[in-house]
Amino acid sequence: MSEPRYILAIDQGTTSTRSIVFDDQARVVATGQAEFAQHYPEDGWVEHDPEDIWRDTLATAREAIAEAKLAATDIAAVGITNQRETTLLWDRATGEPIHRAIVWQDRRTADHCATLKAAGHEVLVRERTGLLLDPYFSATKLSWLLDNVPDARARAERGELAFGTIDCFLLWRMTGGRVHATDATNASRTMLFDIHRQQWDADLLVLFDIPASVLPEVRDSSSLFGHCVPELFGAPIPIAGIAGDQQAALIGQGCFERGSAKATYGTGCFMLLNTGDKAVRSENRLLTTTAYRLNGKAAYAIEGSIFVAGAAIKWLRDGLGLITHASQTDDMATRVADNGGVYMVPAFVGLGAPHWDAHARGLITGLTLGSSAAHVARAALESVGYQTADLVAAMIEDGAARPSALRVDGGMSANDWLCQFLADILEIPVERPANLETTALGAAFLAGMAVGLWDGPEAVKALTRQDRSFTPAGDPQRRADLLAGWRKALERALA
Ligand SMILES: Nc1ncnc2c1ncn2[C@@H]1O[C@H](COP(=O)(O)OP(=O)(O)O)[C@@H](O)[C@H]1O
Ligand SMILES: O=P(O)(O)OC[C@H](O)CO
Repeated sequence: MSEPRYILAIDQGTTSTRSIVFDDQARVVATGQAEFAQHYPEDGWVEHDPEDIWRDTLATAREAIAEAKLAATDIAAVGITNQRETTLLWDRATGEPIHRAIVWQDRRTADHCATLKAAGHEVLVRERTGLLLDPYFSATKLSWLLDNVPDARARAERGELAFGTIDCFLLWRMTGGRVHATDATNASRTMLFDIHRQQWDADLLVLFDIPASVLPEVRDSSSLFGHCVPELFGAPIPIAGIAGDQQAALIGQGCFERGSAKATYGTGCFMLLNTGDKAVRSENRLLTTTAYRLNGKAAYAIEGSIFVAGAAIKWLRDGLGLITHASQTDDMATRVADNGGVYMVPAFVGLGAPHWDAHARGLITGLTLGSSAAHVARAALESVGYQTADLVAAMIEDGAARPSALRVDGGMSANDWLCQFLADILEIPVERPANLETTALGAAFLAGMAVGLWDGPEAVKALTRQDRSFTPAGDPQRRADLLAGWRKALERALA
């Protein structure tokens, strides 16, 4: 029998679950996808039903294997990538979660965070975890579960409960409750993990009142985590790669060198810049995080997020009725010679990094009777470029190396005009891969490296293919003028 040469990647995201089978040349062979329900039990609360997630994981994985016309024995390994920070607590004996998952977007612990911040604890959190003391991360969500689900704390103290992010829960279920582990990238987003020493932090466990008994073991992102119980797919396929979705995209884009960077443009944008073995500390409220951990060695990244990227284009369509399809913005932006002095600051939900202004609100400035729908569309696309430029400037100010190129992915990266504008405004080449499924590909790379399908980072990097590279053009004065115009508009939007 020949060696299995395919990898199954599971990408469990915030709104959908995808399973993709890749061949040994990193080509997509088959895909299964399912969207699942979002629960908003109260204002600012967001929950997922873990049984939906488990059901869709199995169904999409089986669908992808069947569509690829493969047997489980053809799959060399499974890789898992996931929405990060989302928090679960389950019963070790039954595998039943004691509550729905609290999603990363959930703000119910804002007061808890504010209290800890007021007491001066943010310094410790920043130093150990590289994060901000914010409800975004798992720690206060976990302590909420312990304090609000009847009996939870007592049961946790007795060692009956297990905590995990989505990767960890899926691993537990796939191994039939045999393995309680996560990888270093996911652990880095819990606000309980010391990213420098790469271990759970005793002081933070005290600060957030978390019993150590609930914690999973933390392993390298590319390593043998366990085997699927054979009943799931028909063979005990090894689970050999795990990473949070933004880190997985970094890996899927082949960003293994210091100074390499990726930005994913979907609803919002997550940008990660690889800083190598140096954990760069941000003075601009960017996040420092583990990019991946291979052979016991952690690589770090500095991360910035923009809340509104593609959502601005969606608003042109659904809010203004200016377009019927997002891709029309490409032609509209091309049609006008310049932005005609029109700027959009898409602060619909405040502004993220590096401005961090929750009360900022959106605006369009510079309108004249000569302004057209095309100018507004162009201003929306340009705003994504300016926000990215602000992130890159903050990263460099923090001492990170200037990115050698920006690798883009996500739905919005299909827009050629935007990619060229990004190259011009950042003054760095923008590269778009042929396969935009970089997140799943990153999980596949991690799994494939662990089982010897691929030799290591150099080998997987050689498998990434570019669709197009956008070279910076345009004159420096024009760029300076555009950035000055953006800054003026930005100042008006800040609260
Ligand atoms: N050609 C395009 N030009 C501009 N924006 C686009 C284009 N195609 C998609 N988008 C935007 O990208 C977003 C969808 O990207 P996707 O990666 O699927 O997002 P998410 O994973 O966050 O749901 C939408 O907000 C849409 O408006
Ligand atoms: O599931 P996504 O793609 O929205 O990503 C969510 C991020 O991991 C949150 O930190």
